[in-house]
Amino acid sequence: MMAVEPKVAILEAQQLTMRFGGLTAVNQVDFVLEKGSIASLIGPNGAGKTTFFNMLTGIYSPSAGRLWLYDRDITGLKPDELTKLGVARTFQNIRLFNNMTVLDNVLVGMHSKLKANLVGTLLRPPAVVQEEANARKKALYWLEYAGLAKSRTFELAKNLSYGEQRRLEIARALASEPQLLLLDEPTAGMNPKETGELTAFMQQIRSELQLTILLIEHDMKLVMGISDYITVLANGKKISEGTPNHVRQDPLVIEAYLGKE
Ligand SMILES: Nc1ncnc2c1ncn2[C@@H]1O[C@H](COP(=O)(O)OP(=O)(O)OP(=O)(O)O)[C@@H](O)[C@H]1O
Repeated sequence: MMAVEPKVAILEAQQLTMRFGGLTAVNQVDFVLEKGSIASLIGPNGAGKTTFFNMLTGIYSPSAGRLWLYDRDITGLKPDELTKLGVARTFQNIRLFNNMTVLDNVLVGMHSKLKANLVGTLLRPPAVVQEEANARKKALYWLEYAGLAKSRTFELAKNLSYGEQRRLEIARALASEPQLLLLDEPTAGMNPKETGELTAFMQQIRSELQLTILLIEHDMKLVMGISDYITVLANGKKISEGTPNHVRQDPLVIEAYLGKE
């Protein structure tokens, strides 16, 4: 008989809330993300998806509610603290250092894991030189892993195609050796071929790296095809969750997308 793996929650939100003045962008959302899953967050424009991501990654400190990474309370931690704990993300509007090389963009993303401090960086004792060499080797590894051609290593980020920039963002996130990867609209602006390749890549990294992936995505075909679990937000509230089949047929979801007749 096959052993059944017990389900483990890697991330949990309890009554998570974000207010901006009088507007409640995310309203008392309970959320559980199963370790090893690919899950999606969907909902109409302005539903609160990016705000939810911004709380998970420490960009915003929640107005109310709590966040847990395994059994550790991570509510209100800063982005670099969360990176160290294994949470990495990409952004809806690609955030690369345009005038830095491809390689340097990845190295910058790794700095929170490096031990060398400013003095060490200036005096460059052998241990620091060794650490830098290791970091560079790792960065090159992740660039290749994410499918960026070797010939692009010293190109400026701004000279990459859109699809390559998305891959560079993912390489940078992977170089921080995350357990949880949050992707905010990773296929926005991609053509169908690039979207198909990225979908396959997400499945590959989940199985090879034992990553858990949470997506915000508007491409419903992709979402329905790749997700183990989907959470639907509308006007800041969770209105539905479950398997793609469940969510697809939920009248509340259909109404939120199509509007009341
Ligand atoms: N920093 C902010 N200050 C004030 N209001 C904000 C801020 N960030 C988001 N909002 C508002 O919160 C609501 C949710 O926005 P959010 O960007 O999270 O939605 P979304 O679901 O990601 O939308 P989209 O699919 O269009 O990206 C919107 O009404 C937005 O205008």
